[in-house]
Amino acid sequence: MPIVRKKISVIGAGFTGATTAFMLAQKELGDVVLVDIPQAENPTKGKALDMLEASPVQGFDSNIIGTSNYEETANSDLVIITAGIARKPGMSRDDLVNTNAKVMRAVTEQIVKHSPDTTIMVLTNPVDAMTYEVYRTSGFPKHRVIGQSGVLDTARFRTFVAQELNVSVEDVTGFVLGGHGDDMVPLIRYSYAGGIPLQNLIPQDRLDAIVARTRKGGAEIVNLLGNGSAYYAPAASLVQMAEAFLKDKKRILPAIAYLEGEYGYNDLYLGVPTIIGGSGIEKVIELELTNDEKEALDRSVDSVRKVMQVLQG
Ligand SMILES: NC(=O)C1=CN([C@@H]2O[C@H](COP(=O)(O)OP(=O)(O)OC[C@H]3O[C@@H](n4cnc5c(N)ncnc54)[C@H](O)[C@@H]3O)[C@@H](O)[C@H]2O)C=CC1
Ligand SMILES: O=C([O-])CC(=O)C(=O)O
Repeated sequence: MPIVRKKISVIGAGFTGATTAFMLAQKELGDVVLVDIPQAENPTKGKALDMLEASPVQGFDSNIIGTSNYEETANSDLVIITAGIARKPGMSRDDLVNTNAKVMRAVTEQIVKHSPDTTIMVLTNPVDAMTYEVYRTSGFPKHRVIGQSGVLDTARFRTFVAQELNVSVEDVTGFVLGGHGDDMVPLIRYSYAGGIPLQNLIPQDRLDAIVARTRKGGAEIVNLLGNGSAYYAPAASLVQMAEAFLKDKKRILPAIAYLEGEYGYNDLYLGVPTIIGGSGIEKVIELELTNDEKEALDRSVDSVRKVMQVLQG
């Protein structure tokens, strides 16, 4: 059988979309189609061409094109949605809900029309509610619509822990449950450095400070950038999830998954530990939680449901 390259479409060619496209190509995960609105067609083509012209130097053979025409995305193996608006200092992610829900509906209709068998990963905020919106609009089975939050939130947590201990980030594992907001639930009990529980290595007050900084990790970058939100770490997080799917790696990664009874919640997209492989979300891993942890998760779920009510009401 001839080897066929994977085709990955990235919708939204802004900061996160363009960075994701470049990282996907650098890792040769497939050929990339970068899509934005017709008014941004030339800059989108320009970004794609600029990335392609880096390929001889960087040594990758992925093709990258820019377009506003969804016909170019036909039969994508994976579609990543980063389209919409980002927050500015003083805004919460939830302030984006109405504008971005309209964008989700518009782009999802086009994606489904041209790639009815694809899998969709969603980055656009507020991401738990936006992933639900894409699921509802697409009519796809739940395992083929996945949201990104936990890889990024965990990456921030791992960065801060590694700085605190002055050890390699590679040796630190973390665990963040819940919605992608200030109520997210970093689970210290399931977090380690070199296999050693963090509670044995870091005093509780320092751990509390790391958890607090992780919860506000997005806002910390928003306030520093001044005119947008984070994009390098979010793109890297999407690419890790994309790789797990495209290579059927069956990685255990936190992801926003559709829940039907898991953790006691129904009809909800929420950040939970999952197995991501060639079918998309292949399993939601359920953990025993302490009463305090479950209460924290309930609070996070309340916040996600409030945003969803804005859309449904
Ligand atoms: N879930 C997460 O962990 C993260 C989520 N985000 C979210 O990702 C989204 C994108 O962020 P950035 O790339 O920084 O924003 P950006 O403003 O740089 O790029 C967004 C792009 O979407 C395009 N767009 C708008 N409507 C469109 C449509 N109907 N079809 C195609 N393209 C359309 C815009 O023209 C723009 O180029 C934001 O909502 C942001 O909050 C960002 C970082 C992390
Ligand atoms: O904070 C934002 O608006 C973007 C985002 O979700 C993050 O960086 O975690």
